[in-house]
Amino acid sequence: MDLDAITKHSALHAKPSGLILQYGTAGFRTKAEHLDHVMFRMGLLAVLRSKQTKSTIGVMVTASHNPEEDNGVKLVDPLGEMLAPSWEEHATCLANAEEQDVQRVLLDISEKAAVDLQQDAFVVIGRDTRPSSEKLSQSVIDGITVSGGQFHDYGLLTTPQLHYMVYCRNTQGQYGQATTEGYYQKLSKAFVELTKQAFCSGDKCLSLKVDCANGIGALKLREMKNYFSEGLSIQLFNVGTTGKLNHLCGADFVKSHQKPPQGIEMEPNERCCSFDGDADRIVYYYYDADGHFHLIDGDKIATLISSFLKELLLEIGESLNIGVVQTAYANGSSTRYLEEVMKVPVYCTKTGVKHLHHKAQEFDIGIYFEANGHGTVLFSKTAEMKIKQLSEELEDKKRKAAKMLENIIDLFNQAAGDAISDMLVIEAILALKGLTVQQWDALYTDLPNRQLKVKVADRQVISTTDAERKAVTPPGLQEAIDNLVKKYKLSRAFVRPSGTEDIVRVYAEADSQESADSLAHEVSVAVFQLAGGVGESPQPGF
Ligand SMILES: CC(=O)N[C@H]1[C@@H](OP(=O)(O)O)O[C@H](CO)[C@@H](O)[C@@H]1O
Ligand SMILES: [Mg+2]
Repeated sequence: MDLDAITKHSALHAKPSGLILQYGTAGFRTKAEHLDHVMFRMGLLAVLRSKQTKSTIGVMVTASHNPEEDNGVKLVDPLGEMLAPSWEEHATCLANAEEQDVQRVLLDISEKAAVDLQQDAFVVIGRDTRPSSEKLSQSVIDGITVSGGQFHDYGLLTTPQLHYMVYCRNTQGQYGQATTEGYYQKLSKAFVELTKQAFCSGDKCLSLKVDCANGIGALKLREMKNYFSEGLSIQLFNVGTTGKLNHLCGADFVKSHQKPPQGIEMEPNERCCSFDGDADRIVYYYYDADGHFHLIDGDKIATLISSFLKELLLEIGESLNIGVVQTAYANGSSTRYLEEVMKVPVYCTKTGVKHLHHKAQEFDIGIYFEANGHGTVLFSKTAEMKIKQLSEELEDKKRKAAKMLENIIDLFNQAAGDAISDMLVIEAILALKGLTVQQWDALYTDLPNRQLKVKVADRQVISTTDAERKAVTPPGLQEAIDNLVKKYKLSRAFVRPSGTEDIVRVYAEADSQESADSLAHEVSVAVFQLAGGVGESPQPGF
């Protein structure tokens, strides 16, 4: 490493004085104008991580569902996973180092993490459609080149596509070709194979309306559409030509407001879905004949997928162990349905996909989804091999089921939750099972729920345990929540400091929307009073 050159370039990417940032749940995120130095430094860090793991590392420039003016960056580890926790700390140290300390911090990290500085480094880069993303990704490239690393810039990509590229490159193409072409081909081939039976049995073509959040999903889905000559007809909305990224549209807007996005024309009972700004989340929804809006979130997606996979396993007579991983935000009805009706074991982890992903790796088939629509399914090597073997050995209906499983393995992006891949899986399952969106929705009824945000002086005064379902500090808060919950039927509530925003999140569910709203409000007031609320005390009504 040419430390003098690094110091020289570092000065060209000056850190705004006093700015402290934390590598959080989804990397660094803040206003785009404050991120140039972070990008440059993450280029430097990606080179060190690549040298240390002797693998290709990914850098994605995106702020997902956040406003267009924001941006962010995260590193992708060798198997397409989120950056290891110890390196998150290194990232935070490097991002916050004063100009003159950058050299020292780099050497410190190299020493602590036993990085062989003679090793080659290779980094791949992707970015979303934000106006600031191109310039910021150039700063990442500056960091990579000045520290002697090699790179490939994929340019515009969805976040899960970048995870996929990293995974492919580090498994010598075994997982697929590390190009967008390779990604489209792998997924569309699996989809066409999987749905062949549904369509040749006389069913018509699937048709779906997609709200692309005015983001990268629109570009990539449009490219991918060419790979389906028949079978799936997709109409794209909010493609970014006029609207602003994530503004009044996209998966996060639909989930948190529980209403349809602007800019989409919906007929009653028509199946629609929304991606978020970097296309790693998806939610479905429809209007019923009475004009009521129905949201089908990540919990219902996990349920549909679990029931399909369980049926196929039953058909082939193989007892691979399935586990469903959720967070505390999963609707209580979904957990009950999975455990009691479907008899599938359910596990709860902390918020943030890295926690769910990690837990899901413990099973032959690990299905994980956050309620907001971020998730995928992981298949162990043993499961993949068994299924492949059975698809060759078995006959007739059993063979067909094993073949379906083989194709569904290929259709999932096992590197990361992926709106495009999940959408294709869902469309295939609905076609194969002959289910309408209403029938899917009717699997169980969500408990009414409400999420609120409370502003406090220091959100870290709240610490939690039991996968964030219980507050340990400040004293008295959990007791207050317990007492409030007792006042309502079928109720549950919890609070936790957000990992991506400077707020405390409050979640409540109960037997009616009125009760859920009122419980959420009362818990917000308790947080405000006991955890140092700032500004005006929370007001009832939404
Ligand atoms: C309640 C909720 O939806 N939280 C989101 C949000 O995390 P917070 O730590 O709650 O701010 O952003 C994360 C990153 O995108 C996502 O993984 C998570 O599910
Ligand atoms: Mg996202």
